[in-house]
Amino acid sequence: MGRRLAGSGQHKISGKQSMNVLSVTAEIFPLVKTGGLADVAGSLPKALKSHGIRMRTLVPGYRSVIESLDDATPVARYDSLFGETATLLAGRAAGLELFVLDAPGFFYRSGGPYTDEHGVDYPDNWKRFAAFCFVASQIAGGLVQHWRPDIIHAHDWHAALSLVYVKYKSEVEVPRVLTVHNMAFQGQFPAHLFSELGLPDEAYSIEGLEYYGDLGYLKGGLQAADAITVVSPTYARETMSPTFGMGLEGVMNARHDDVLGIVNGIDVDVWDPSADPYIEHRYSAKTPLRRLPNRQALLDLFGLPQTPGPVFASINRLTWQKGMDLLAAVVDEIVTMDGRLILHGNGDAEIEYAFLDAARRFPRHIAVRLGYEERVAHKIHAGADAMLVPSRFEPCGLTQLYALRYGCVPIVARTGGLSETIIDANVAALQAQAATGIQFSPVDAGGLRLALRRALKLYRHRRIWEGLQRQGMKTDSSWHRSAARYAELYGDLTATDMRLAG
Ligand SMILES: Nc1ncnc2c1ncn2[C@@H]1O[C@H](COP(=O)(O)OP(=O)(O)O[C@H]2O[C@H](CO)[C@@H](O)[C@H](O)[C@H]2O)[C@@H](O)[C@H]1O
Repeated sequence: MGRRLAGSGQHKISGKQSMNVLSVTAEIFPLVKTGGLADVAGSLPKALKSHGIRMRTLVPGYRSVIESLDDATPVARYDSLFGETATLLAGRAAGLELFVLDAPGFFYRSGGPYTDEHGVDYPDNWKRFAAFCFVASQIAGGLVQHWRPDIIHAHDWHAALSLVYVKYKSEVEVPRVLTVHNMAFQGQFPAHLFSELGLPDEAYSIEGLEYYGDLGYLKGGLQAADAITVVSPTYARETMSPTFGMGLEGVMNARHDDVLGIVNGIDVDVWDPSADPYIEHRYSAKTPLRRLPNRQALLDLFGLPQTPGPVFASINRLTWQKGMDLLAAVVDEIVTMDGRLILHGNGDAEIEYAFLDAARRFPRHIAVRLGYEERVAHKIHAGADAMLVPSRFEPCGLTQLYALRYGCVPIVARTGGLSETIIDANVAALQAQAATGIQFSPVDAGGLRLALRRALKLYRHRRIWEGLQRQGMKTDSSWHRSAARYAELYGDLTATDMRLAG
């Protein structure tokens, strides 16, 4: 993997000291977030600054984004962008440099970014994100005066079509990068919509958007990208297999040489237990005892008794991917060991019901808060003893990285990025004082049950458990290394481009 892109170490393009990158994403923290994509899109620009990279991000003009803009200058207007009036704004919000596509007909809606208030996909998602991607390709082509990107970097299927527009419609050569955060979401739509996209016929082919007789936005992006990054090396490999490739393993294999696994970093300023505004008792790796009052506060917040057994937590989308049905199936194990489970998240109705039912049956052991609040997530990381991440597949995973930093020991399925970011507490790793958590496999209810029992044993050996916490808190999960890899990739691509041009 990644042979053609293997780093030259050169981060500069054609003698220039800095580089402009246009990031294209449907979510960005703290303005709009349904999951980890937002966290990555929101933290990478800051991390790239020290590499001389100025990243500006194009996001859809959802209400929350428009309302957060500190200043907004119109830079282009569309009388009819796929049938809607639209204005491209340039502005700043929460320290981010943004382009915002203000198209109220597409983005000013009462539901979420992709679904209505009942969780049903908007029927015109194909058009909303095609319009968004078309504008991205125009920015890449020089639409905005005084700011032209050297690279266009698209995230996931919502932004993938921008690379297709650049490839087939733009007169300007701009290197194209696609990051895959989750292969399960592909943006698949009926083929008859192709004629509405304004792309040349050749774009509807096996090398383009055609996907099992439909349109595949992610598939098109994978084909149009000069480089594909996947959010961990393990998941990058996994996507080349039928189990994890979800129908795109053939394309991933064909693009093998251009695929690079780069593990996500986290924003260590937002996730910092020594300066976290959401927690009452701040602490660090040097003052772990100060963490204890947060545990008490958390149990009070969730109405659970202050008994000595382990406090497990899970902050998650309640879905099959995240293995949350497995956790629901083993809650009795936690009750039997006199542990407690704190659950925060939402998702599939059946899984929500299973946890609500468990909380009703075991009110002294299980507490559930449906939904998602950033403030609550921080309190849980600071107070729980262990964080459960039983994902069936996990491209990278951020929750376990936040948990490490907060001294909340991660218990994770051995898959994708989880397997490479957590060091299992086996005998050798414990002896070497390298262990940071528990991994389990097979990823099923039996495997999870055994992991809970292992956790209880370790938890009872206070010195061992505190060692895991300490080692986790010392782990560097910042963007430091991974931002350098993106910078190197951009450098390689622009250098390649210059060679071709010359
Ligand atoms: N119910 C909920 N609603 C809203 N937010 C919630 C939530 N439950 C948890 N969150 C928050 O969303 C983030 C979860 O990020 P993850 O990376 O762990 O998974 P996600 O599947 O969203 O992301 C995908 O993209 C990221 C980024 O590349 C990859 O790390 C990951 O493996 C991949 O599946 C955390 O900030 C968490 O606090």
